[in-house]
Amino acid sequence: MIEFRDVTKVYGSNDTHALENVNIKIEDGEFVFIVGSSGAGKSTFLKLIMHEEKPTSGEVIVNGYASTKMKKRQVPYYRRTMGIVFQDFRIIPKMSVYDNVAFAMRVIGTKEKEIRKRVPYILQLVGLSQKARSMPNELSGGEQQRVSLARALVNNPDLIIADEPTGNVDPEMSHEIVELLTKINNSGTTVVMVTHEHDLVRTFQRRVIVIQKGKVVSDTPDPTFAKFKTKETKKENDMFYFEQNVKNENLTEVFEDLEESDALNTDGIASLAEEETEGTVDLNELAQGGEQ
Ligand SMILES: Nc1ncnc2c1ncn2[C@@H]1O[C@H](COP(=O)(O)OP(=O)(O)OP(=O)(O)O)[C@@H](O)[C@H]1O
Repeated sequence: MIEFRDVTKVYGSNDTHALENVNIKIEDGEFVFIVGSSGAGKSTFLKLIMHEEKPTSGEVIVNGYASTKMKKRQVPYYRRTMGIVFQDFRIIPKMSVYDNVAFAMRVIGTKEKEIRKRVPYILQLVGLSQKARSMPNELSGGEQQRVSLARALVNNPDLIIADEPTGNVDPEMSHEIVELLTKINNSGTTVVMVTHEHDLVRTFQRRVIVIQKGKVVSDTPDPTFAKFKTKETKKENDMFYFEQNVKNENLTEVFEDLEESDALNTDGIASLAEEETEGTVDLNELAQGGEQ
């Protein structure tokens, strides 16, 4: 679980209040979109989760690790529990697709035998089996982002943090990437994704947290609330205007309702695996560590 307890983040260099008094809970197995205009504080929100930045006041607790108590030497171990995907891919140009993904396993000391089993499986999962030997400069933007996603997934994280993962790919590929994230989420992995793309938020109806000027101005835990007032995207900020804003409702109650209605599908691996009778994705195996 991710919990922000009255978190304020002020960047000392320019006294910018990037986040102010944020209180948020994200339960295990959720898929959450974080939206808001440029400079609103979205990346800061993710950096606090990753422990790349520390709160100025308040506390961020992720899977039992509290920001106020975490020791520097614990941070690398803590980050291993999450897979991180960035807008600019951040793959290593001099390594092949295979080695880029294998690298994430090598740095944590995984045995080569296991790497040789796991990497082809993950490349198959993201549809890049045919590109294993390619170098990054031989790939399209969408393919590079899928390498980045494969690298984020290969160590079987509990949590995927994605900072505008579709920012540099075309709309069709954006859709495919979020679809892939949805499947990963259905196997139990929590996904927190920052996006500017209204169409994705409209299409994949999930919890939407809106941050504006450092404050959470809207939170729609039930995806059915994430309906926009207008059918068309008319203005830059139209995702701020929902038909219903449940920000002030008791979120605990909402979550209880969600659990009862099975909307938080944390136990969906078996049913998903049954659905995947064709194609390359077998999330049952992913959840079990990629044994084939
Ligand atoms: N390291 C930093 N030092 C000083 N100010 C910073 C730093 N990082 C971010 N800020 C400021 O904090 C505010 C929030 O930035 P943040 O990057 O979290 O916004 P964002 O919502 O992710 O924006 P964008 O959509 O443009 O990426 C901005 O005013 C930004 O200029």
